[in-house]
Formats: sequence, structure tokens, C-alpha cells
Amino acid sequence: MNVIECNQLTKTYGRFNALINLSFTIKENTITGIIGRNGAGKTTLLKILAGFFRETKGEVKVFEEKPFNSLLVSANSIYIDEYMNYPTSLTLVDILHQNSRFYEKWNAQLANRLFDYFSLQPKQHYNRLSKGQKNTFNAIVGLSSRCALTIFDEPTTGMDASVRKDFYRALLKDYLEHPRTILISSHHLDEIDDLIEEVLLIKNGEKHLHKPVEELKEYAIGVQGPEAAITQWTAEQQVIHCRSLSPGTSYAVVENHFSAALKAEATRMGLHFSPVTASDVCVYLTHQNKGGIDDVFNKY
Ligand SMILES: Nc1ncnc2c1ncn2[C@@H]1O[C@H](COP(=O)(O)OP(=O)(O)OP(=O)(O)O)[C@@H](O)[C@H]1O
Repeated sequence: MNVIECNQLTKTYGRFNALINLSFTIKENTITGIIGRNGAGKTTLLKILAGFFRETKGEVKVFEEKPFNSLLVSANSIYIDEYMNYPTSLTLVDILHQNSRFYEKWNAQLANRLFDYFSLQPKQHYNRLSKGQKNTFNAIVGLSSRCALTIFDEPTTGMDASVRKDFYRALLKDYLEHPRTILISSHHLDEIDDLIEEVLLIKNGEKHLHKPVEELKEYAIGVQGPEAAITQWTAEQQVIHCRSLSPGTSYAVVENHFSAALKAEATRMGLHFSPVTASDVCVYLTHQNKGGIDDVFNKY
């Protein structure tokens, strides 16, 4: 069953198109990474799915309903980001209690265990926590809600490396025992590529690709060697990235669907192949054609 169905979904802010004709579906009980650069439209999409924003055009269905103003969607989904708005008078333990009243599948035991593990103090107030502590607390709320649709928008902002690792491990362990549909937005696919099953890559408001992460790991291959040989060999290929490594030596990343004969030809030409991570593929595919940061300084 599809939990999410988007068909030609468009969202405009004034005259600006933040999302353009997005069409995709997300199956029940999967973990999907929503990947894209700053301003790509990840938060806009996730807030539409959570029912916070109304779409401008196209169709969006969550649990077969339009999410905006839907009680069904709000009772069965949770949206977690770094700007959670809790009443300042409530302590952390009060907030957990209030959440337990709202979310039918809330698991208090999990909430309490994670709360202790991450050394949060019951009487603390949310607005006095550090950025990393706030996001750790938010993550606990997101996990403990066990909502059928759980949305984490950049959940690890401000968390130190070990808390990030623990959070992703906790998420995976709880998901395996209690499968649900989870969306996680991130700029860093490398951090979550062991966790997610699918990648939805957004570039400038448009869907760039939606694939199983295992396919993305095989999507491209790196090839390195003399510049002239690289230019000749890649002429017929889909090149997604190319750079000079040193004078006379180049590195190119090409889509991984060429014949064995062509691969043998490359070896004869003195070219060497290397794997390209799914994360690097996303970086190359979403690169803006503006040269590199060095070019900014070269003008002076
Ligand atoms: N309320 C708004 N009014 C006008 N433009 C907006 C508004 N919210 C977002 N935008 C614009 O829409 C685009 C997408 O923003 P969005 O926050 O969805 O991106 P994002 O992929 O989540 O970015 P980041 O990774 O930086 O959080 C951006 O260009 C942003 O400036």
C-alpha cells in the first residue's frame, strides 16, 4: 500500500516555484531519505505531507487523504524539525506526557529509556536546552510516537557525532521491531545511506531521481587517467562530473551502463575505474554549474 502519493505537486510562494510537478509514491513501512541542497524544497515538501502547508497545484494524498487540515493525517503522522514549538511553562517530562496523550501508539517505556540514556533532566525546560540537546529531545519524541508516518527534517542538526550515531541506531532498531513509514531529510546521504531503503533526490524543486539506495550505489563509476584518453573515452558517455587531478590527468564520473567491450577499451587506453559512493553521486547530480569556490577568489 502507498502511504504517500504525489502527482504533479507544485508549491509556489508568491511567484517563486519551490516545488515543481513532483510525482512520486512512497510505500508503507519504508525509510526514505529526502536529499537535496540548501533551498531544494525538502522542508516545503515535508510540511505539505505533514498537512502544515497547502499545495498550490497537483495532487497530494497521505493515507489516501489530502493532508492539509486532515485529522486522520495529523493523528497518524509526526513532523520533527529543529524548530519544535513547546509551551515554555512545560518541563521535558510534561512535554513527553502531553505527547503520550496525543499519539495513540506512543511508547512511554522507549521514551523514558532514551531520555535517561541521553542524560536529559526531567525538570528541565525545553527552551533552556542547547541546540544539540533540543534535537536529541525532538528525536526521542519522534521515535517514541511510533507514528505510522514519521517525518524527520534534518534531525541531527547540532548533535555531536556520537549522539548522531546513537540516534540512527535507535531509529533502525525500533523500526525493525515496529515498522512504519519514515522520511528523513538530509544534505548528507553518507550519514544515512546504511539506514534508508530509498532516495528521493530533489534539485531546485524538481524530482531528480527516486531510487532504491542499492541502485544508487551502482549508478555511476569513476574513471581516471590521461586527460586526452578520458576526453576520448567519455565522449559517448553520460558524464555527471569531470575534473582535472593534476596537469595531464583527469577524473570523470560516468553513468554505469556501458558495455564490457567499452570497459576493456578503457583499460587498453590506460584508464582506471573506481567505485563512486551514493552520496557522491547525489553531490555530482545536484552540483550547480558555477565552477568551484576557488573561482570566487580567482576574480581578485
Ligand atoms: N515562506 C516562504 N516564503 C517564500 N519563499 C520560501 C518560503 N519558505 C521557503 N521558501 C523558499 O523555497 C525554497 C525551498 O525552501 P525549503 O525550506 O523547502 O528548502 P530546503 O531544501 O528544506 O532547504 P535547507 O536544506 O536549506 O533547509 C527556498 O528557495 C526558500 O527560499
